[in-house]
Amino acid sequence: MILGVIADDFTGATDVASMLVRAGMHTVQVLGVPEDGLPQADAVVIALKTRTIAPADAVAQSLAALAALRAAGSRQIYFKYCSTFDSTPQGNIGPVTDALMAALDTDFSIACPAFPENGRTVFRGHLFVGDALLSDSGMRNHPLTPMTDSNLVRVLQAQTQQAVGLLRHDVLDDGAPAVQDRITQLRKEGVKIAVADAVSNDHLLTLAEACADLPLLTAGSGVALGLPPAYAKRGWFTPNANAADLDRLQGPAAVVSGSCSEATNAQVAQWLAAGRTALQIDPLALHEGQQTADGVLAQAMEALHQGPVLVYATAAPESVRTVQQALGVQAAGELVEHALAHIAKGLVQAGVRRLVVAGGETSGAVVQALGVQQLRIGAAICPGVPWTQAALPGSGEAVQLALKSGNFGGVDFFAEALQQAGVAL
Ligand SMILES: Nc1ncnc2c1ncn2[C@@H]1O[C@H](COP(=O)(O)OP(=O)(O)OP(=O)(O)O)[C@@H](O)[C@H]1O
Ligand SMILES: O=C(O)[C@@H](O)C(=O)CO
Repeated sequence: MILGVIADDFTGATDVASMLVRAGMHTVQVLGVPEDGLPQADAVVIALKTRTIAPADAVAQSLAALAALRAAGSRQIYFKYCSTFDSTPQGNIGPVTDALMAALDTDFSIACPAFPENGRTVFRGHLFVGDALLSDSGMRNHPLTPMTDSNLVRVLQAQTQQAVGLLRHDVLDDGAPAVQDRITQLRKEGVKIAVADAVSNDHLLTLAEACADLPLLTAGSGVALGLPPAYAKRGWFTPNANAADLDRLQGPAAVVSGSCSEATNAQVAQWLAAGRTALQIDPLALHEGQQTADGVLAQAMEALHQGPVLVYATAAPESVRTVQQALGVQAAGELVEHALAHIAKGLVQAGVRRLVVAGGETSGAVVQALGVQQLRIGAAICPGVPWTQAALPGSGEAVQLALKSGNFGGVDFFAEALQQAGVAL
């Protein structure tokens, strides 16, 4: 194994895996730390769910993942977090980085959430989402990790005792040797973690080339884009043109959506506008027993005879607020997640072999319900979202899953994903 990745959430793990596969690395994603060892691959991504849990717990889980990756011989470790640097003043980006650096006995790492293809750029240490500073983007209202400061040096410094510095864009413009010189200088100045600018894929390629020998990288998925060429240059592996190949599966297809992000709302609206079959989950009706997950599942199974069906709880912010006020934020989330996971499992039992899932929490719930342990990563549908393939427990039959982060994908994402998997619409 060349690269071992520790990802702090589920769809974020598939995002970084997709970057590696795209550049020719055979990559497998595992869900949590497997008891019976890691699979063979150029890169293994361990998907954790540590973004918003207590820092001590996030540290313990990340160190367990590190131990597994090191035992499997991984040459470099990558801590993957969100491209919007989702965290609180307590963490968990800082505490996990500190713990990984200590365990790896290294005194320097970088921090770079940039993902220019999805509009996330870092300039002079400030994170932009499209044309807006992070603090002016929708992330300022995030329920768990509101991001109200765009200065990442300041944000990260609040989470760590180690000195945080800046690796600026003009150094990146000068190429990898200049970046390495600057890192040497930063180290002399006592900087332990450098927030790295990147406003283009070229910057990411330079950064990866300059940092491919560091024991630890911390980043969004963008930096991973540059690692396979950097490893290939060092003679560590040969890019494989077939790294993204998955089987061609037959059988019905479906979409399950529990994300309420702006992007997913637009994607659901587009599916409806195209006159495609859709069934809506109403959380209040579900709570009161007027709607049941089994009832919706039966309707969905019937609809599958006509073609792909979308089952969605996706709703506009006002409607989500009403539900949350009535049921409580956590209870509402869990009610919907359980219902969607139950429906997704039922659909797969009924023969669905290509399933699109929208939302990180929703994806976690669905994959858990399916009992899937490991995902082979295939071709990207859009930046950050690949098709993946898993074996169903028991039968070992293959099923393909596309797990979409809430904010990713264009308006026609669902149809594009299904068509890419060979589904006729
Ligand atoms: N109509 C609704 N009312 C209240 N809660 C809902 C509704 N629909 C979905 N939810 C809940 O909202 C949460 C959405 O989180 P999820 O992580 O799946 O999507 P996301 O936040 O858009 O994605 P990501 O984490 O990838 O950015 C889930 O807990 C889901 O159950
Ligand atoms: O980096 C991103 O934006 C995504 O992979 C993610 O982590 C969303 O939760």
